[in-house]
Amino acid sequence: VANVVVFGTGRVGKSALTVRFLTRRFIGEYGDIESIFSHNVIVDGRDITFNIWDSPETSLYEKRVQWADGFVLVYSICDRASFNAVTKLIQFIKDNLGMDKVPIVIVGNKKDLNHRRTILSEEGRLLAFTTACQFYEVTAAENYHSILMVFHRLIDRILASKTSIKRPAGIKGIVKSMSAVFTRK
Ligand SMILES: Nc1nc2c(ncn2[C@@H]2O[C@H](COP(=O)(O)OP(=O)(O)OP(=O)(O)O)[C@@H](O)[C@H]2O)c(=O)[nH]1
Repeated sequence: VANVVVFGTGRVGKSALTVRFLTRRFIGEYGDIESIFSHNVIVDGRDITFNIWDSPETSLYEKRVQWADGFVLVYSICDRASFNAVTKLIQFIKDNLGMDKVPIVIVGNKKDLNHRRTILSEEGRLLAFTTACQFYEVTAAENYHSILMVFHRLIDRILASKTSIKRPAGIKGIVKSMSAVFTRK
């Protein structure tokens, strides 16, 4: 099972992206729905259940960060504020999860609106490079394949991070696992 949170400011195409992945379809308007979707895919012969939490930007940030195994952070290539928000989100996630290797894919959406572009591809790529995240530019409105790539890349990272958890834990990790033991019912 992989829990995935899709974050981003309003109207960048979070729902479009999620629905595209789940159904292969594009639906123009979705409204402000708060939803968790479940979806099964086979990756490298393994049956993976994706739980995807897609919701309006402001709600339950901390709760969702704790719940997630990985993140899709979406901005619109025509919206500078949405890009700045992704930068802040990365910091927020890393502050909260207290580790470097959080599986995160940064997605610049609305690539079809290239004539209105205000964020260069290079800026997205540089952000990803400096924060050790993955990066894609996509058009949720048109392209299923690239959206599939986003989620597959994320699942690869999640599976890799889950199998490497047994590394020597460091003091933070030890405190965490001890408190997990003591709070278990
Ligand atoms: N041109 C273009 N429009 C898109 C694309 N993806 C989404 N849109 C449009 O952008 C608007 C917002 O899409 P949503 O998927 O509702 O965005 P959201 O991020 O879930 O929005 P909130 O629910 O408000 O947070 C809609 O009018 C979509 O039709 C895209 O790839 N290209």
